[in-house]
Amino acid sequence: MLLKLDNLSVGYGEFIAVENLDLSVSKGKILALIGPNGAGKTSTIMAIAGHAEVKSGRVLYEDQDITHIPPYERVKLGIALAPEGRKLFFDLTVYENLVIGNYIFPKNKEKEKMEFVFELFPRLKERINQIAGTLSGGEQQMLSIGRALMAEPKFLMIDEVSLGLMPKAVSICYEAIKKLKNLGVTILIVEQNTTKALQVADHVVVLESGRKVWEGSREDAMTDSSLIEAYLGLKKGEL
Ligand SMILES: Nc1ncnc2c1ncn2[C@@H]1O[C@H](COP(=O)(O)OP(=O)(O)OP(=O)(O)O)[C@@H](O)[C@H]1O
Repeated sequence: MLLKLDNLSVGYGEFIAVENLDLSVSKGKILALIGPNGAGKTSTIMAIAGHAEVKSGRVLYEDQDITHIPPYERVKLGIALAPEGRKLFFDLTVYENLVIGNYIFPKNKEKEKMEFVFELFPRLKERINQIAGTLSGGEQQMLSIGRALMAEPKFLMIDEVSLGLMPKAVSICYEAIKKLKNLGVTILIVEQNTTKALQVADHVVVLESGRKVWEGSREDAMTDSSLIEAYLGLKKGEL
C-alpha cells in the first residue's frame, strides 16, 4: 500500500464531511473516487494533501503517519494534487505556473521536469508564454496536472479530471493518466464522468454523504448492476 486512510473523519467546524473512512491505494495503481455532489470526495483528497481538518483517524503514506504534517512536507514526500477548479495563478503565464510548481524543489532540475510536462502535454509548450486565465478549460486542466508533476510525485491526485472539458481535452488528460501509470505513478482520481473513470481505474470507491457505500475492482464495478444503476445512473451493458 502506498496510501492508507484509517478510520478518517474530516470536517469543517461542527460539520462532518467524511466519516470513518477506510481506504487504501496500492502502489502503481489507479483509484477512482466517485459519488454524488457533496459526498465528500474533495474533502477526502484535501485531507490527504493536508488542506482539510482531520477530526479523527489517520493518513498513512508509505507506512508513515502523515496526518498532522504540513502540506509542503507532504509534497516533498511525493504527494501532489491537481485541485478542483484548477486553482492556477490565472494572471501568470504557463511557464510561471510551472515554475511555481517547482518552488520548494531545487532549481537545477526545473528545466528537465518542465520538458517532461511538455512531452506529456505538447499544447502547453506551444502556449508557454500565454496567461493561464486565457487558456481553454482543457489547457488549464493540463497546466494544473503539469504543475503537480513539477513535484515529481509518486502519488498524484486529480480532482474532477473531466469536469467542464471538451471530449478531446478529456482524452488528452486520460492518455496522460495512463502514461503516468505506466511510469509507475500511483494515482487517485475524483471523477463525475464515471464511465471514463472506469476505463482507467484499477479500484473504485463510492462515497455518499461522507461514507463509503461501495468498493471493489473495476471488474466488480462493471458487473454489479445495483451499483451501476444506483450510483452511475446507467443500465448494465451501457458502460
Ligand atoms: N470549506 C468548507 N466549509 C464548510 N463545509 C464544506 C467546505 N467544503 C466542503 N464542505 C461541505 O462538505 C461536504 C462534502 O463536500 P465535498 O466538496 O468534499 O464533496 P464532493 O464529493 O467533492 O462534492 P462535489 O462533487 O460537489 O465537489 C458538502 O456538504 C460541502 O458543503
